[in-house]
Amino acid sequence: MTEDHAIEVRSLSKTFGDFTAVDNISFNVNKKEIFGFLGPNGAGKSTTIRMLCTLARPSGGEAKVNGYDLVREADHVRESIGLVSEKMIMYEQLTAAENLRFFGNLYQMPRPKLESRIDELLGLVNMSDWKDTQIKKYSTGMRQRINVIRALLTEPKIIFMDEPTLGLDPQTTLSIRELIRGINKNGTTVILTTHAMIEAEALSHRVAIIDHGRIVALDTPANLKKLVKEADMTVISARIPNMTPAIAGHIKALDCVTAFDQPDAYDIKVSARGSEGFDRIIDSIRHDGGNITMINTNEPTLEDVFLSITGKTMRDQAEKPKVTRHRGPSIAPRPRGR
Ligand SMILES: Nc1ncnc2c1ncn2[C@@H]1O[C@H](COP(=O)(O)OP(=O)(O)OP(=O)(O)O)[C@@H](O)[C@H]1O
Repeated sequence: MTEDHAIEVRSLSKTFGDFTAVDNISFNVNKKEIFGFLGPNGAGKSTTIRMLCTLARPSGGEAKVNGYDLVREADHVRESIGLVSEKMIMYEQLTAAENLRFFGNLYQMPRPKLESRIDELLGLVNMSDWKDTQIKKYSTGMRQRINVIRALLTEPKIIFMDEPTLGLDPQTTLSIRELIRGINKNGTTVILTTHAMIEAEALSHRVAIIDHGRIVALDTPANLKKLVKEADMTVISARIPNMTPAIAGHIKALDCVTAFDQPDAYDIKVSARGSEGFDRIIDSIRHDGGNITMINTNEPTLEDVFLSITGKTMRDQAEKPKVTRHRGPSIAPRPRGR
């Protein structure tokens, strides 16, 4: 394990019966970075986090967390990390301070240290005035702030956050993201799972895109987006008020088109390869009698990166059978066949 790495993962896998949830992944997390795991529902993000937090035993491979072997030194791993789980574990009848004391005692924190840490952390999230108020009187955002600081009680060097803003309103989401940035600025390594592209991009220094249990790309958000550009890909959005299945079908059939998404009845988003891609798509739409009321070429987003690599949108993965397809060489190593 090198000095710069907070985490080293080698060929880590997790199977449930015949099903492989995490498939032979390897990566490093640098000290003091925010490392994002981005992928659709069921991609294997939570299972990976659960293994790295010692909550699930790997089926294969190995990992070091804070220099400790995940399996042989599981107790040391546990002592050196914090976990913000999607599910908040908090006692409604207890106050914030009582909840935090309860968890601090589980870690056998000395009382004076615990009390000063509780005050410090409540101050960090601007909730000192709520210290002695029962959790049941808190808003969801306030609860999540307590949930986050609970994981910071023991001053862990690494904090894992599984979908930390899931289900929160936009304003609370922003405040939790700000909190995560602050925690990281104080020197804590943050590992974050999310299926929100914007969140991965806004927070992470590097992002691992995970699909079907495999890491299909890993780099800074800027470099990931460059992949799309360097592959001579253009991402085109268009609005066609008289959209028909034939128009869509003919665009998909163009050999320059590598991915096609139709988020609603009139709007399409197409990834095309080569300098003529844009013109050929317009020609195809016009040939089929389509009226184009808006057309843009977009700066690629992480969604486009996912689309370009897997040929699917994250939404397709999560909600419905594949409606897009991928042809031609991809911009990054293709995931191996399942
Ligand atoms: N205990 C388990 N037994 C069987 N299958 C499981 C178990 N835990 C997870 N899985 C399966 O493993 C796959 C990966 O799940 P995981 O929760 O890691 O995905 P995820 O990327 O975190 O997505 P989500 O955001 O939906 O939780 C899913 O298909 C899930 O159904």
